[in-house]
Amino acid sequence: MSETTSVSDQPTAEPTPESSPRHIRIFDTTLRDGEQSPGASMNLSEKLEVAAALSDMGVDVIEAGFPIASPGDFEAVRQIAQTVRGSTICGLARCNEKDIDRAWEALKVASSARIHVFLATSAIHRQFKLRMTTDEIVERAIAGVKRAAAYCDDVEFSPEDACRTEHDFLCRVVEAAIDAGATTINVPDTVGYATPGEVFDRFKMLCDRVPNMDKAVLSTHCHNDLGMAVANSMAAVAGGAGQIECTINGIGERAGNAALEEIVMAIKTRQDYFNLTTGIDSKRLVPVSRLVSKTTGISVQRNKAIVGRNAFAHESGIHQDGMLKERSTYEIMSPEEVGFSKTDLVLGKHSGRAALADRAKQLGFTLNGEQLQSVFDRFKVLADKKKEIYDGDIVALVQQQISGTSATQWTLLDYEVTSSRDKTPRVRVTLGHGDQEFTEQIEQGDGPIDAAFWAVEKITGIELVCKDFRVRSATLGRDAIGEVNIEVEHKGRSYRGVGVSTDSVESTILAILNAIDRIAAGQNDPSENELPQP
Ligand SMILES: CC(=O)SCCNC(=O)CCNC(=O)[C@H](O)C(C)(C)COP(=O)(O)OP(=O)(O)OC[C@H]1O[C@@H](n2cnc3c(N)ncnc32)[C@H](O)[C@@H]1OP(=O)(O)O
Ligand SMILES: CC(C)C(=O)C(=O)O
Repeated sequence: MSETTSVSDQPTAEPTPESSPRHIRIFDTTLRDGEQSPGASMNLSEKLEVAAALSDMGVDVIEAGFPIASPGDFEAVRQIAQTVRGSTICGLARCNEKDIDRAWEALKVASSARIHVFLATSAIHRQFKLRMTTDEIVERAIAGVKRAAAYCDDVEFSPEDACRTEHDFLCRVVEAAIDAGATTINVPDTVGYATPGEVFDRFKMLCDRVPNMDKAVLSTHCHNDLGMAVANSMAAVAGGAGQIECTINGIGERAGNAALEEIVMAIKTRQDYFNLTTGIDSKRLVPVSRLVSKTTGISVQRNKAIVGRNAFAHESGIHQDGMLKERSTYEIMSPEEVGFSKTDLVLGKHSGRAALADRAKQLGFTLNGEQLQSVFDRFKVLADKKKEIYDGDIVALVQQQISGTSATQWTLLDYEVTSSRDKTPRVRVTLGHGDQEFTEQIEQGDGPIDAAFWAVEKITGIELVCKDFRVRSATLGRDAIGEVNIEVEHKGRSYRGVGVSTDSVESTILAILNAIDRIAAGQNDPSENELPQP
């Protein structure tokens, strides 16, 4: 498809841009092809739960399994057929009597059932796998479709590996299958080999050349081996397909299938371009994605379109600033539309002042320009050390700012600590005071914290008696900020100090410097002998 070609420009697609959108059937095969992902097997109750969720979301057809595959698959298809209403329930069968009979046995209790019969048609599959001639394939396809049609009037036929099948032969098989009673013709790209242009051409070719094509719905079933499954599915629709087969989270054999959530949101978001609709309630996409991920044990990659954790997360300052001014600058869909609760402006090393001020405000702190700059400077230093900055980190930084904890006289420039079980700790601390730098290296003390005290005392010349020392995690995670609160005595008076860092030695040094600043400023705490409870 060219950039400027819209569905409505295609000879096979009926709607004009002004006409009402064409409805596309969503055929979900999470429980069949999706379950073919190695390690994705689901048990009966899990399958029932997923099927109910798919139906609630508005899926037109649920391929519930391959009944001949195992007694468990049979039972799952049977119980889904028995309990799920609102969607057509489909079962897969090879093109032989026992598969088709078994499929019907499971499906017959459904209020709306479909038998899906498949037989490979490409030269590679004919020669090496099935070892059948073209005539035998056509005969077998006709017999299979007829047997299925004797059971039920909704029969889908798939010429497996259709996208690598010779055009003439594909047309011949498709025409024969429709004559035999197939109501849906699915044209799978079984090995994910086709490109969007080729898929479009193939579907258009079938619409143009198969004389009875109007008697069946064309369907697409694309695999993602080259990462083109969704693009190929959309190209198939432009070429005349009325049904898309897909799976939640794109799971499926090998690299998986076209992802349902991507298809649905492409259709919804680019309605101006495609002029299509589906019956899917898009707000269910994230919950159903999570259900399938939990059930199969296959996690969703963070950057997965639509349902990935980062799909609506913005980290860089320029984007966050744009988002705060007008969300359409960087969002083509709203997170709420797909079932996320909100956009996530993730604070990290690429964030700017606008996002930081916004988050601080949400957390209840309104910072003036000077405060914001100071918090921002320390935020950037912290962000260089931590992958993600949590709300608790921001609270800690802002509180540090508000309580005047930032060292105004003595600043910590560098430190290094070596400690081991049986040896005296070694610490090197470099402090700044005005334009000057002072370094002290000592091997002294009972552990690195004690050694840090000694080093700072030596540099500043201020003797301290530590009366209380508390460390607590101010935030969550292994890389959480540790907040150190100390109470020290100097010349008979008590002073407090607070320091925060992801490194507890650094928090300690910052807390000591904070106390020393208070000593210099005469800010003792005469009335309080106890540190506040965290
Ligand atoms: C493209 C797809 O995703 S197709 C669906 C793939 N899914 C699965 O295969 C999952 C479920 N499969 C199974 O549990 C098993 O493969 C079963 C139960 C279906 C069959 O098991 P077995 O009888 O042991 O056969 P096996 O799997 O080893 O080989 C497949 C046989 O089916 C034949 N076959 C393959 N496709 C078809 C078809 N569409 N119609 C008829 N026969 C077919 C093969 O030629 C082979 O026959 P052969 O043994 O005479 O050579
Ligand atoms: C059974 C068919 C539709 C299939 O799964 C495929 O070709 O990938």
